[in-house]
Amino acid sequence: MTLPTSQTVAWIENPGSEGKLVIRDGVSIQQPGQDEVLVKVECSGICHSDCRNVEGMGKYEDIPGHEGVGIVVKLGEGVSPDLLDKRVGVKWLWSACGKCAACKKGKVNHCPDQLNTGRSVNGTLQQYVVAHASYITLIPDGLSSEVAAPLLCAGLSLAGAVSKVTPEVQPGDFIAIVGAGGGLGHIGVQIAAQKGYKVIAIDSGNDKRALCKEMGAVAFVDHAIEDVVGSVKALTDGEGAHAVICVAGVPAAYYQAPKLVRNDGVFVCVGLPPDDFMFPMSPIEIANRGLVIKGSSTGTNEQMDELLQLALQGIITPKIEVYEFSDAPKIIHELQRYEVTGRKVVKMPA
Ligand SMILES: NC(=O)c1ccc[n+]([C@@H]2O[C@H](COP(=O)([O-])OP(=O)(O)OC[C@H]3O[C@@H](n4cnc5c(N)ncnc54)[C@H](O)[C@@H]3O)[C@@H](O)[C@H]2O)c1
Ligand SMILES: [Zn+2]
Ligand SMILES: [Zn+2]
Repeated sequence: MTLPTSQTVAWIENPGSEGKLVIRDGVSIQQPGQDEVLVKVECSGICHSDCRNVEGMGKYEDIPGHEGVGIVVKLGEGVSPDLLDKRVGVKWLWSACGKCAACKKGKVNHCPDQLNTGRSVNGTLQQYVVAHASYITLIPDGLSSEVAAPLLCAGLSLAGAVSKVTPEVQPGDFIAIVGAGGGLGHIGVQIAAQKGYKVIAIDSGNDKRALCKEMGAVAFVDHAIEDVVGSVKALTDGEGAHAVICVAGVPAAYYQAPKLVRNDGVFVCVGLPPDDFMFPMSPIEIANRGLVIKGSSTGTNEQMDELLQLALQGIITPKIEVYEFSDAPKIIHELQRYEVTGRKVVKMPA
């Protein structure tokens, strides 16, 4: 197959408070190096972390996107020929060192020397993306690319986060998910409910309420119109949830969410607030209440494979809406205003 030399991409202009995503034609296609492949992207989910790139938080590349599904069209040196023509997922974890303590335990998602798609290298909101051959994910036949896309970051991140509530919290216990109606949250509700936890979903609006209930939440609390702390306490015999997973990357959510967890419970940080925001809790309170505070970033390769199999069996069913690639800038604005229910996925131009 003869490949083109230039392509259409989504490009970040003026990253920062004036930053915006623009569709740009005629951008050159990168070539795969040693141990790398070139993937022709079919579709990509758009994650709230892509908004961080646009807003200039952290150090990012020009092209965001890290929920891409496509076909391997070219191999770099040292890559097995078996990968050619395979349908694969390109995830946030572009590569890990393979040598550190976290990597040796299989916890590649917490490798200190990892590279990230859309952060350290250009991302999946382009027609052709270069990926590391060892860190792409084979997409099982029978699972559509559009459904697989949000599993690669949103789904995997909540598979990782829900796994972090153990060993302290057990099936039958309450998990409150803050930001439950968005991309990550709604899949998290389903994963946690499938594992037997009683999920209290916290978000706002009737669409998100309906989606969280459909995903298996036992209750929904609307943070825009209800007393969140009082409602969660009332649902949990006055104690608070056994675990809280804070998915909303919003300071207001991080101020409120620790009040929802019972003493001796687990708090998992997932949502990414502005870079200068610090966890707003006194060590004295953490000590006195015996809280277990954990962090979670994406998930392991095993969790990825397990999640894809659950989706193939129809047990995990992300709610997606599919749009044209030219809609990507609009979707970024909608995410910035917290208007997206579930996940929006864009199809790349052929
Ligand atoms: N740690 C990780 O593994 C990881 C991975 C991917 C994304 N992220 C981060 O997770 C966050 C969520 O990403 P997403 O793509 O699901 O975003 P999203 O915009 O789809 O969902 C966020 C949800 O939070 C809700 N929300 C906002 N303020 C709230 C509040 N005060 N209380 C309760 N809910 C509130 C919004 O209504 C929205 O539904 C972002 O900060 C993103 O950068 C973290
Ligand atoms: Zn993401
Ligand atoms: Zn490592």
